[in-house]
Amino acid sequence: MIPFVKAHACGNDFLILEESVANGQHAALARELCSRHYGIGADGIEFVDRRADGSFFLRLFNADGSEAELSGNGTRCVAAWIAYSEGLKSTTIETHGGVRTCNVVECDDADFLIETDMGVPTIQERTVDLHGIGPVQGAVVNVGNPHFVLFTVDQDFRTYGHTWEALGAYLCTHRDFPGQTNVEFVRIISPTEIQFRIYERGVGPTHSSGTGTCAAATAAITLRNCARLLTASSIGGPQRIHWPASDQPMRLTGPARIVCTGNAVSALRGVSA
Ligand SMILES: N[C@@H](CCC[C@H](N)C(=O)O)C(=O)O
Repeated sequence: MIPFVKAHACGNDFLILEESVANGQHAALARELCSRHYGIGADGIEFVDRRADGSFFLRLFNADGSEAELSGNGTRCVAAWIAYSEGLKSTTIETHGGVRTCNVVECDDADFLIETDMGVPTIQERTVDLHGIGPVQGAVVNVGNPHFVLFTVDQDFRTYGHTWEALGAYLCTHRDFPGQTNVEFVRIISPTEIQFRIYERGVGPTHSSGTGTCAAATAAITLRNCARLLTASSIGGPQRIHWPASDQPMRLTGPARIVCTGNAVSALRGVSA
């Protein structure tokens, strides 16, 4: 049996497993347990490695088994679990995408509001040539993991004659992004409010993304003159961004909820607690 925790942040859902149960089978476990029909169902698994000195290292595997550098929402879910189960209100977590510090702002039983230092994002405008569509203008943003951000004025986030889901799938696996990319479609509502949709690498269309929120905000602030304190909403709800200056870390504040704990039965050999 594999003990797990399920948590979500704005509907971007994660399983949290101890690194010690994985036995090197992280990718296969992610594919098995994240399956919506044959598993527990989640966008990814956060494997928590507890080090001897009390620090944490997180490895994130997407639902398709690919490993990502980090997740903003997933890291927040893990911080919520550590606060819920161990009472720690401030947690510093290392990931392959950098160190992230999470501070609990509010909590009510299993519901948390958490602010995370998301590091300093980088942005570069980029045109991608899509076969049959033509040049698509956007920006490459790195928030510890890779994103391609496009702007749209359409209510349904359609652009270049396609739905965001279809264009997201094209762009995610385009040859210009050999390691694939997350894709955000952003609408500017006002200087302090943006809306976006996320096509996540290794997952597909989903309800929210923490790094996606940061990437969308980075593009809106840098390229559309939005305010440095803004609200970014996706299908799963709003998150708050504060980016004091371009060379300073971006801060992301959003909810996380512990959904349940349980024991999974895996068909994989050698995987158990
Ligand atoms: N939803 C996450 C991002 C998860 C990683 C992403 N799929 C990738 O492969 O980079 C978030 O909240 O940041």
